[in-house]
Amino acid sequence: MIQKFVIAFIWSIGALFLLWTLLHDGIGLETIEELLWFCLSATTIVIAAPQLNSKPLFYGWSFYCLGLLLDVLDGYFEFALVPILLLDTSLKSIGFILVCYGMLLLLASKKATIAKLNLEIAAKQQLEEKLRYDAHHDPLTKLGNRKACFDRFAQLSEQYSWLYYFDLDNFKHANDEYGHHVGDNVLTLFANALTAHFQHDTVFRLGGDEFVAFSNEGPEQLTDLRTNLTTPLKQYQVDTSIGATKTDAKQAPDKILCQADAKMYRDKSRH
Ligand SMILES: Nc1nc2c(ncn2[C@@H]2O[C@H](COP(=O)(O)OP(=O)(O)OP(=O)(O)O)[C@@H](O)[C@H]2O)c(=O)[nH]1
Repeated sequence: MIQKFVIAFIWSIGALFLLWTLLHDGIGLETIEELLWFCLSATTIVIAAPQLNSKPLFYGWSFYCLGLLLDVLDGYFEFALVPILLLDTSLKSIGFILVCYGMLLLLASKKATIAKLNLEIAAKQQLEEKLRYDAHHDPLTKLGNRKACFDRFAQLSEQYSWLYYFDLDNFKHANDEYGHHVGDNVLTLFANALTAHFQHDTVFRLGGDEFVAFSNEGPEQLTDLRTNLTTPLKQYQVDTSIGATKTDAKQAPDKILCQADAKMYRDKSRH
């Protein structure tokens, strides 16, 4: 409301000056042009003022308007008023410098805001990455977890022709006899043995002491594989049972896992 009132006031004053110009000879077109620039510039600052939260920009713009007003006035006074003559150019120049300075400050503050936003985006991306990693990995062994295994099952079944299912033997005893931390260490040692033998991204911990791995190597040398994987676990009297089954990308993961699990149980009864 106040804004509209001020704008109306500016243009009324402008209209009065224009009327004066038309009624009195001797005032040139140049003054009318200056009057127009003053009215336009003053109107713009009145409209923009509520959004301007930069003081240099506001004062610079105001000084510039004041300079324009003095420009107008010196065309209407027949005798040269020294302060007006001196001030109009100076005010316009000071206004211009202040506007430039205000713009510079504004750009600098925007730059800082953009840098801060970039940091926040990077932190958010890192957090998302960590959440994604946590959702697909076992925190103890760092292997892919059950979800990761099921997510990649079809793709790995196309790439590899065998699925191996491992379940540790006597693991509960190791836990009870040596403590949970040693049990954790046994799981980590076994996971490391698996990733040393198979490719890291084909090995998963399904949960507890159960693991799976995809491979193109057939189960002909199962005894050697068992010896290779369990050598680091011998000190804790832990062994592993193994079930191997052919992969089939067209079958549901549960079905293939069930087959491998059944073979693993057959192997467990070897003792
Ligand atoms: N230390 C440790 N123990 C675990 C973890 N997850 C499961 N367990 C334990 O692993 C044990 C698995 O028990 P069982 O499947 O009977 O183990 P087992 O003695 O090898 O018996 P079989 O599998 O029948 O040969 C349980 O006692 C669980 O509490 C783990 O992350 N860390």
